[in-house]
Amino acid sequence: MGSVIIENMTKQFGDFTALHDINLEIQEGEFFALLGPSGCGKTTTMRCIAGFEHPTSGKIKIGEKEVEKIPANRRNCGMVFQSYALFPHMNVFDNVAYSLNIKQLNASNPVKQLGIYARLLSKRLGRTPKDIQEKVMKILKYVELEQHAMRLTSELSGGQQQRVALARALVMEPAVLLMDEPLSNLDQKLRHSMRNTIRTIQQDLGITTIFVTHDQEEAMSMADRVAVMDKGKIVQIGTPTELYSNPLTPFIADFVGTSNILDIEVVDRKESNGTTTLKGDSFLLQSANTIEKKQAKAIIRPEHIQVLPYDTEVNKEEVNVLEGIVLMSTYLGPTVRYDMRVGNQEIIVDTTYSSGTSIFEEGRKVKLSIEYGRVLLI
Ligand SMILES: Nc1ncnc2c1ncn2[C@@H]1O[C@H](COP(=O)(O)OP(=O)(O)OP(=O)(O)O)[C@@H](O)[C@H]1O
Repeated sequence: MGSVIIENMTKQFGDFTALHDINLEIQEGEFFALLGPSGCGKTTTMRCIAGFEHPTSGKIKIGEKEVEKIPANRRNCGMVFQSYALFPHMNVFDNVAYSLNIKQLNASNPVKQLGIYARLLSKRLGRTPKDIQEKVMKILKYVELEQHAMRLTSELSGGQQQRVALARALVMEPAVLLMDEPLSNLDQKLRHSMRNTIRTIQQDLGITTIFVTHDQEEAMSMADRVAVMDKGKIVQIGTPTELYSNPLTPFIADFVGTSNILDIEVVDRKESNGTTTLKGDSFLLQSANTIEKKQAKAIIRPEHIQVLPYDTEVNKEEVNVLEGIVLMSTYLGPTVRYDMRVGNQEIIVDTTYSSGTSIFEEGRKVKLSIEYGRVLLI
């Protein structure tokens, strides 16, 4: 029912092509993130699904239905935006009940008593007030706001307001939930707890969810699968682990997590042990990967580099050993991040920190060890 399929979708604004040949297949019940830098086309993709924009060409299917000719209000999509767009003069209950296509009766006279509003408005809908009350209160319970049903939304915190916005979208029982940067207005701590709230509710309800974000950590921690977009195109689709461990392009390696991206030349391939020898501007590396190109990029994640005291004897059978100098160390609690110089190259190294571990001070010479298998070539 709630699957979303996009085929060869292109969107032009005048001469400008905002979306180039987008293809997506989002499964029913999936939590799917559209991730990419500002202006890459995430919101436009979302707006085309919702029906607020019309693709220049291509097809969109929600469930079994092609939706081109179906107006936005009949596509059965629930929407949550960065700006909550709540009615500040209405209480929480009424904001959510309003979503059930109930028109507000008198904006200057907020009805604060639970049920009155619902009773009046249910006449229009032909539903019993109890139906509406039950429906709204059930959703408010989900988002842990039932205690605040009678409060004006203007009296709520940002996180609570965002939960009202979520409740308002969910009360419609949409086939698909579309969320566009819903957490951007919240502070760091709230964002973390809202991630969990949204993910838990999404899993409980099994609702197909498309989540737009430019924050890779948000996408990676919440989504079942992520589509990374750049300049109006989808560059890779995969699970968070697939994207992290197997980025297809340097753009993805850089955008998804932190990477050291080194320009290298392939100088030798050893069939016997399956290693490739790479030459950088001031170092040699071995990789367990192979690549056809001569000029390529070596991708090394910061946590895949081990920092050792300079006088450590290292067995070079399976690891690259490079010499480095600590430029800067940053203590981040569970980890220490080093900026290192290796020849002419600066690289980032993340090491785990536990009490008693010593931190290599700036200016110190160290050895860096990297397993061959951790040097990815693209
Ligand atoms: N109505 C419009 N008219 C003309 N150009 C538009 C219109 N809407 C979007 N665009 C352009 O299309 C491109 C994609 O915009 P979109 O809002 O989809 O990007 P985004 O990835 O959601 O960015 P952000 O993260 O900044 O919101 C941008 O270059 C934008 O300027």
